[in-house]
Amino acid sequence: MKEAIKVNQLSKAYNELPVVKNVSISVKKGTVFGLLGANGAGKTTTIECILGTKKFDSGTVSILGVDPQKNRKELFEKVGVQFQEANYQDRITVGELCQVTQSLYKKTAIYHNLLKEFGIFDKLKSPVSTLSGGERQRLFIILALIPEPEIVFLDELTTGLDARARRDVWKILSSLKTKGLTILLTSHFMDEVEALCDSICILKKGEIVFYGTVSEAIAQSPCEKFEDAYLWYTDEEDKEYENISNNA
Ligand SMILES: Nc1ncnc2c1ncn2[C@@H]1O[C@H](COP(=O)(O)OP(=O)(O)OP(=O)(O)O)[C@@H](O)[C@H]1O
Repeated sequence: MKEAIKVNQLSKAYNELPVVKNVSISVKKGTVFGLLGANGAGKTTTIECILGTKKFDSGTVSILGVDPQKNRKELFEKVGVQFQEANYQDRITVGELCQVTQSLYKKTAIYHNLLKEFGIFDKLKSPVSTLSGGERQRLFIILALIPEPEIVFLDELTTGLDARARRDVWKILSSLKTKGLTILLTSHFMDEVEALCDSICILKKGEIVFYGTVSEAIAQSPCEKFEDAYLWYTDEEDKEYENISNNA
């Protein structure tokens, strides 16, 4: 199986403070890769460096065999990105925003179908600014999928979605994966990671503390459940105990 994303020894500092340290990852085509870690662990910075939207200090990155900083145009049609905050006109409607996005690409998905699949077709004529947080989140996933990308980057995939919507998103992504889509996602929900990810990497203060599959993460920890193992790797559990005892 070929590699869709290859990152080698990536490092990045802000004002000389390192936030991504020698991160190496490899994502095979048609698989789902989860980049995990606590708030501030360096996930978004890593994604921005991979996409070439942020300069990094050292290391190499290739997406579909090319350097994203040098071949931005070539990758534009093949890579979808879910933005947390998108810039759009105040009064623009859902349908108009989808249309504008569609006009940027040569080959596109039928956005009416995506809006239906994601359960927000009834919002077609609503201004984006009136959508609820979860509806907007779904719209941003749709915008990332409009170019029918080969790879999609989804940062905080289902943050703000209710339980039903989360399950629906998982189902849609799983079916896109079977059609060959490669997905790199970040998530704070370990049930989601278990349901979707073929492999994962856990970052702690910018460093990889675990790399492998969910089952390997459990096996290499003293825990039985993945969420406990994740907390064990990131030491969040210790902090939680500290807080509980401090509050006692
Ligand atoms: N532009 C910036 N200038 C300075 N420091 C920054 C900048 N952007 C991010 N940081 C810092 O870099 C670290 C990593 O941030 P990043 O956003 O990559 O983390 P994250 O893992 O995506 O977190 P979260 O789960 O909260 O989204 C944090 O300590 C953050 O405060």
